[in-house]
Amino acid sequence: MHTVPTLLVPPRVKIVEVGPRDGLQNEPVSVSTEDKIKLVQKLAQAGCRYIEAGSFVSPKWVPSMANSFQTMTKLREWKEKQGPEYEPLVLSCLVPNLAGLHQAIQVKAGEIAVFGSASETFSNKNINCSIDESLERFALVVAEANTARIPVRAYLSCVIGCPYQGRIPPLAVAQMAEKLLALGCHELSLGDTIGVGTPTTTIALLKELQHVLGNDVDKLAVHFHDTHGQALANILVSLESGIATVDASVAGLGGCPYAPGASGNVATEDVVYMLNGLGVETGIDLDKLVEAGDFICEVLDRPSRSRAGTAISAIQKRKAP
Ligand SMILES: CC(C)(COP(=O)([O-])OP(=O)([O-])OC[C@H]1O[C@@H](n2cnc3c(N)ncnc32)[C@H](O)[C@@H]1OP(=O)([O-])[O-])[C@@H](O)C(=O)NCCC(=O)NCCSC(=O)C[C@@](C)(O)CC(=O)[O-]
Repeated sequence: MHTVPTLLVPPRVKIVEVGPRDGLQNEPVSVSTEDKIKLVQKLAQAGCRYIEAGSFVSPKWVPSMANSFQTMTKLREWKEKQGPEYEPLVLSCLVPNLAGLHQAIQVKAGEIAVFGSASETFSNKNINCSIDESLERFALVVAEANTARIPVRAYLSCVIGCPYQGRIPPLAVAQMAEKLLALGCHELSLGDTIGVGTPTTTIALLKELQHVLGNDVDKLAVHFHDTHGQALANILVSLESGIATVDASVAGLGGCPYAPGASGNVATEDVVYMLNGLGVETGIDLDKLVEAGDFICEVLDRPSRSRAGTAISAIQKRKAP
């Protein structure tokens, strides 16, 4: 018999809650500004301190994000009225170009995220330009965001597989990651956009990234979709490889409109449940997080995709007077 291994994971993990953006961008039901605001407030009350709350993309491309300007404006006004407990709350939004950045500056976004791809075809389908053109656009966005003192996160999609091109070699991903970080992004989130990764392919990717990025590997975050039920396993091996930032979406909402077959992101409730079990600090109150998940599922009129969320919600309902 093998020796039972001791899991070596970071003592604290930063959770980036992407439900209000990645979660809602692909929903057939359009969610009102008021309900998006309520969702973000509930997530913040549960202790989430990094929340992606909108997307300044073309409303013709992603109609469900068309109310991001109002949502972000009202949320900033709400945040300013809260006490010091909410000062660390970062409300971020997705930005593909300078037109998006200018909206982010107007709403005083706490952070923006540019989003590129390791797959040429996905880049064209998602943002209508080649990888090289996207890097030229992002360079302008990052430079102007730096002048406006807005921190920039970067996403890199299709890091394991692409819905159009199939398997993406780890070296191609690492080279693109290097280019995105060289622009001045403080964090780089690795997107398994269609959820095809397994622990083996995840470890192979992270090894290549460690080799190419050196110390910059500390800037990496992981963003797994749970299409094949591998997201938690992939997160666990990522934590063991030293990753300490994990993206997740409340109730497992999500999917990219330009990635056919992609299902929801890993559910935040499931990630927090696992991290609690590992003794890893997240600052998130799981019971309150489950309430936020129940709220948005009621709005969308569909069940939660979170296993932990569904189980905890049932216990909460049994205990309710
Ligand atoms: C990038 C573009 C705009 C290029 O789209 P385009 O058609 O090439 O852009 P354009 O510059 O020719 O402009 C076309 C129209 O869009 C407008 N426009 C132009 N820019 C903006 C803007 N920022 N905000 C609002 N409007 C904008 C512009 O004003 C114009 O309006 P018109 O004159 O026709 O009325 C388009 O392709 C787009 O919006 N794509 C976004 C698609 C998207 O949001 N996909 C989902 C993101 S999720 C993801 O990528 C994966 C991730 C991050 O979750 C991680 C993972 O899981 O892998």
